[in-house]
Amino acid sequence: MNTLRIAGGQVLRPDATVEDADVLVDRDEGTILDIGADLDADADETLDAAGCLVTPGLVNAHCHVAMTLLRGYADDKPLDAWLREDIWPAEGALTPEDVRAGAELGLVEMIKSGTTAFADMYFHVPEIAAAVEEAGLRARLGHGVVTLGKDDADARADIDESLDVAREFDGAADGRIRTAAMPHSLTTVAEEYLREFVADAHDEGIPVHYHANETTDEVDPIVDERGERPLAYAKELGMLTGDDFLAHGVHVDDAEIDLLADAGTGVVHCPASNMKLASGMAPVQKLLDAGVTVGLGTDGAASNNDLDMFDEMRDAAMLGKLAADDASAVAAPDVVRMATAGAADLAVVDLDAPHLAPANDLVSHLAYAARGSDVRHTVCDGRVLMRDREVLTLDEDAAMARAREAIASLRERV
Ligand SMILES: CSC[C@H]1O[C@@H](n2cnc3c(O)ncnc32)[C@H](O)[C@@H]1O
Ligand SMILES: [Zn+2]
Repeated sequence: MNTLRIAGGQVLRPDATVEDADVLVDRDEGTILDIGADLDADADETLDAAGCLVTPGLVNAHCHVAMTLLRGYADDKPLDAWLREDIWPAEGALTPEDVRAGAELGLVEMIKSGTTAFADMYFHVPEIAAAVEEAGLRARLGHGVVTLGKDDADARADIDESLDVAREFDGAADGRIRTAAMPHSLTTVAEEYLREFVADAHDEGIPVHYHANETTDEVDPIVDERGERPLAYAKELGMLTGDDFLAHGVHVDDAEIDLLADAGTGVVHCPASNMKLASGMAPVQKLLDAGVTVGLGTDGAASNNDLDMFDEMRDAAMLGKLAADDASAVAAPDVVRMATAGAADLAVVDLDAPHLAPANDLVSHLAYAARGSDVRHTVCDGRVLMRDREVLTLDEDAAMARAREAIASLRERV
């Protein structure tokens, strides 16, 4: 058997307890064989974890990874103006090569900050899949559909592309890539298309991921035109099932929270994006209390402006308390669970830093004090993606250079 030993550190258990232990990984299967004292000194490869905390890899459950190219391109505007005035015109000029460059830069950033799995909605998905294959992470990828402003033929072509991408790439990269059908939102895809798109996806067992209830500007027109809340509309369209997951869920009322809990639909909370675009404060503690599965996402780097899930944990805890007007809401173990639940991989966090001393409570440190740059090693599917802060699967300098070139050329075109 081909094994990897992570030796001499402390290990965060799923029940949020911490113990001194080694971790032994089957490199072929990508599974954890054992956690305990003094494991197999003859392992094929050893990572030193002395003074470190071994945690599950972080899961970024809503992202647009290639938007690293647009980091700092347009800031300090609300969602609608930001998308229409700046982001969509720029995205209209992005080539497949640009998206590949942005994706590689984002993947380097993720690996460096301990993220091992992410969900992504964008276009030119084959380029993103190729970058994920090379980088070694896990991803759930989808082509985002917008029908607003398109004629019928173009709208249908966009939907067909989303379904084709979901079929073609599911199981790619040795099973590390899974897919979803991704209508952009309940307002940017017209009802007639949503109804068919979602039914076709579900008929083939493809889950659906979309933005919902992000801003009042998005919620109010649905309520005005239909006389019902957005998630009641989503339920009618068949978009609230246990396999589906939506991003944001900022402006949800109690009845909508019950709909989510009853359906088992997941919500990806994106606190940094919600604060930056002034979208609002999601009622995360209420969602948790109702039994809704809540994950964490960065959204794109243009509305965040980084892909650091440690930032996201801290933001989620802080904003969750403010939203609930309760300092005990969205506590450290809650955000660590949101960022790591279901993770199959590992991040090794170096605790030897002034901002992490003294080690009173390591779960608290993960949620409130650690930074992406504290990650020393990243392991996904049994493979070491970063060792001693050196990314092994992608060329970090080349990724930065390509992204700089891509944005310089884009600026000339737009
Ligand atoms: C059609 S591909 C995905 C699409 O989503 C845009 N986007 C980025 N961030 C957000 C957000 O917070 N809400 C809604 N849409 C967003 C991205 O720029 C792409 O155009
Ligand atoms: Zn988004």
